[in-house]
Amino acid sequence: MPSKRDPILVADRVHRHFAGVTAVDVDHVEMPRGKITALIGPNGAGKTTFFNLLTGFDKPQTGAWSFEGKPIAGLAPWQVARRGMVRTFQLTKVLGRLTVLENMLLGSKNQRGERLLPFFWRKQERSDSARALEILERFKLGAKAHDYAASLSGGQRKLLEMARAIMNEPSLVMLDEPMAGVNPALTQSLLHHIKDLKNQGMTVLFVEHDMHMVRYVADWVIVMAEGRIIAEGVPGEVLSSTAVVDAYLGAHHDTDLRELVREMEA
Ligand SMILES: Nc1ncnc2c1ncn2[C@@H]1O[C@H](COP(=O)(O)OP(=O)(O)OP(=O)(O)O)[C@@H](O)[C@H]1O
Repeated sequence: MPSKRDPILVADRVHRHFAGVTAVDVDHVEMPRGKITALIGPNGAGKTTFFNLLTGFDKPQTGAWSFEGKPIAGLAPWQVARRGMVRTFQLTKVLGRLTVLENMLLGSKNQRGERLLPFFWRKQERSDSARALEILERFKLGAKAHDYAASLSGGQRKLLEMARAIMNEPSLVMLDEPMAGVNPALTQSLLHHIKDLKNQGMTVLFVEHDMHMVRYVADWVIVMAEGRIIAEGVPGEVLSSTAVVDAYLGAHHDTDLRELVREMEA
């Protein structure tokens, strides 16, 4: 796979199997800095497992990877997050019994108040709250700051998770199926926020099945099938490549890829 000029993340020989099933078998991959990269592939291709491995939520049998030039394999998820690489989940991990604002504050790296003197702690808390409210406004969730997160719609929870992910000013944001379960009314807003992350200087890596969204928002596409990376490139080329279409259709995946290719050819 091609080298990038200044990749933010580089992974080598990452292998994860579960009881004889190979989930991830990535020989080498580099994530371009400052771009929006889509990680696509049929169901069971290993995308979520790869996310879990890179962010410390799972451990591979072999593999090494570095973020911002420093090795991070073996670090716990919170250590990975503290270095500036954060992720969201396919099923959101928003806590329904906490308010929207409290959920935001959980995403703050300053959640070590007990180690600080009360005065500094309160000051810190105030500045965290101010930042959280400012981000919530941006995500149009400001009016909901004091509501329980359980009262949010599925799409609003996705927005909240994304908002929480950027509390610590990460340099890489990894989104696992940001569009899944989001009603059409919120789709545009989510797309806008993803593009906005890039405009603010962050690198974005996202897993997505909606190929229209991939084509619309991604600068670069990486394709996984059966644990391996089988193609990468700009969306227009990758999405119409025979190998990619075959990987999807061969997996009998219910995809809109064929329709998209037809549209692109028209
Ligand atoms: N904890 C686990 N135990 C056993 N097998 C697993 C586990 N996690 C993943 N797998 C298997 O690893 C393979 C890759 O799964 P993974 O969920 O990473 O794929 P995916 O590309 O994210 O799929 P989807 O698009 O459907 O979310 C699948 O065969 C899956 O059944």
